[in-house]
Amino acid sequence: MEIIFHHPTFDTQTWLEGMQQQLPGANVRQWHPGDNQPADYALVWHPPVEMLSGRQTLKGVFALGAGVDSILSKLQAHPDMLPNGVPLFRLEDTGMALQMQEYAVSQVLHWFRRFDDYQALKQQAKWQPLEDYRREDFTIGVLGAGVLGGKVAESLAAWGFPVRCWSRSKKDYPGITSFAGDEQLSDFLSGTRVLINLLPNTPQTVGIINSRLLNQLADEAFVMNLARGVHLVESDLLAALESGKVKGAMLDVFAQEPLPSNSPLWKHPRIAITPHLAAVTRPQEAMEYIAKTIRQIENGENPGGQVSLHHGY
Ligand SMILES: NC(=O)C1=CN([C@@H]2O[C@H](COP(=O)(O)OP(=O)(O)OC[C@H]3O[C@@H](n4cnc5c(N)ncnc54)[C@H](OP(=O)(O)O)[C@@H]3O)[C@@H](O)[C@H]2O)C=CC1
Ligand SMILES: O=C(O)C(=O)CO
Repeated sequence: MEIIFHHPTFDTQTWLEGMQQQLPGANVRQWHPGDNQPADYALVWHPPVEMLSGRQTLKGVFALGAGVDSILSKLQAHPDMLPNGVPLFRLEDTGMALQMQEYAVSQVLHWFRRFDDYQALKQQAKWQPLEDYRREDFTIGVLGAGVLGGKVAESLAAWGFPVRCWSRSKKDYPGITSFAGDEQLSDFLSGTRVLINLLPNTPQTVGIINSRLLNQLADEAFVMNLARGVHLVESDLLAALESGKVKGAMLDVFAQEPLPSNSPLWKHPRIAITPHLAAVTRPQEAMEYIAKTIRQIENGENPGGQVSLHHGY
């Protein structure tokens, strides 16, 4: 079995050796321009078009992350990049759900215990106990209830918050109210105090967090964007912070990354920023997952994690 690998930033040696250990019979190599030797599987992130195009013998392409928007947008520009019928897989969880849970729970508790207000009071050397927030006024709404959104919702429900989620199809997660489809988006938003975004980037979800959506949230809402920068209309968020409709935001992802140094988001006192690291690919878990999927394909089984090119995620 021949496996080719390309990632612009990951440590290639770790992956070549790690995959070799996972699949001892395989020959795993780094792909270089001009290499058109046979390959059964490709492990990629931001792949050059020529790495994949024309490879009719591929049995699977693995995106080395959860989101496949960058691959799919390249595919739109170069439809022959993924030969017809070759399945595209992505990482499902592989250690990312726990990271997302850590990120979301810590920030929700930060807002719930009003640490943002106490930080502002500290700047003024003010000793001033504030009224507690009540859990019943702190409904959390998770946009996107898939592998990561579902786990984030579960972890927040375990802290006793009212939690709801929104997805394309209805969910049956214990203790979480599920809303599905565009027709239920307004009901989902109404009363949501903390909005957490874990949607994929698709034509239907670009710009979804805009003024119209923000105005439907509860007053003094909080917004956490953990998915993709293009989901959020940054100027609409700034306007909602200005008007007081939104009290605070935590952003991990941005329309332009790295976030330009002159972006007004950097200086805003009620916006917290992290540099796209809410959940990163954990090599060991990812390699185990990919190897398991390859074994399933080789055994003629139908593995999970296949991207729907039709739905775009
Ligand atoms: N900041 C970071 O470090 C990271 C960010 N991410 C981002 O998180 C995203 C989510 O990952 P993951 O949970 O694995 O993805 P999934 O595909 O498992 O979940 C996506 C969810 O979004 C829902 N959804 C998709 N389109 C729509 C729509 N038009 N209307 C309503 N709901 C919709 C899906 O609904 P249904 O269940 O019905 O299909 C599903 O519940 C990734 O695409 C990526 O962009 C991922 C990893 C790290
Ligand atoms: O896996 C993804 O989609 C990511 O955004 C990783 O940072």
